[in-house]
Amino acid sequence: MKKKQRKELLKIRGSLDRNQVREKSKIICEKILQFPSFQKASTVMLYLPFRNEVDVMPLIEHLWQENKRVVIPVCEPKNIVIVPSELRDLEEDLAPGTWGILEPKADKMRPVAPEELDCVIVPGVAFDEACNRLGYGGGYYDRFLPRLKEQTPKIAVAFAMQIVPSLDPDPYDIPMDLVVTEDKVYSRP
Ligand SMILES: Nc1nc2c(c(=O)[nH]1)N(C=O)[C@@H](CNc1ccc(C(=O)N[C@@H](CCC(=O)O)C(=O)O)cc1)CN2
Ligand SMILES: Nc1ncnc2c1ncn2[C@@H]1O[C@H](COP(=O)(O)OP(=O)(O)OP(=O)(O)O)[C@@H](O)[C@H]1O
Repeated sequence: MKKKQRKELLKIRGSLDRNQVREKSKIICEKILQFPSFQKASTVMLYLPFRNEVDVMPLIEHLWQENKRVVIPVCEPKNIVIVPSELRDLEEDLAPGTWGILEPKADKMRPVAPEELDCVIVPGVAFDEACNRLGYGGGYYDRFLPRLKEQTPKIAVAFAMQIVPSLDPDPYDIPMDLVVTEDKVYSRP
């Protein structure tokens, strides 16, 4: 069920061209910059976009300009955990890792405890209007999100085409606080 939905949604998202991804991503980032929960945060976890994910690079640049800490998820496939690591320099710190997603080189790992994160921007394959999330199926975020402080906002970003009528969440699925698309912002009911 999840598998089929994932494949279908990835295909739909894959149909966007570069310009569409860039234009829609720009609108999404502009919305996020207005959120008090984002503005107040001094340590923010985002992700380095791959395939046709929402491009959040403008947010990374913005955070650095404000002297805030940018943290990215690093996968440890061996034990299916995400290690949050502070990113300081796009050129110096990174190299392609698992699945071709950029990751810090070994000597550029700067682990940050999940409790230190003030805001987390979450990627995903599909979301529903109740802010449930479908990921790539690795279970990485499902295991990571419960380690955040309860009050840390989880803000998902997606294109409008990634919103489905309903996902049937598993007991371990943690809903997002907000899902932001180029057309609309959904809040957790
Ligand atoms: N940009 C970005 N970084 C991220 C994530 C993400 O969703 N986006 N993650 C979010 O978790 C973690 C990486 N998780 C991933 C898990 C699976 C696949 C993947 O490509 N899986 C295969 C199928 C694997 C299988 O056999 O089940 C595929 O889709 O082809 C990619 C990333 C951490 N970093
Ligand atoms: N909190 C958890 N503890 C233990 N196992 C989990 C947990 N969350 C998910 N899993 C397992 O991980 C696998 C993937 O889960 P699921 O299909 O929900 O991933 P996803 O949310 O799509 O992916 P991701 O979180 O990586 O983006 C499933 O086999 C599930 O049983």
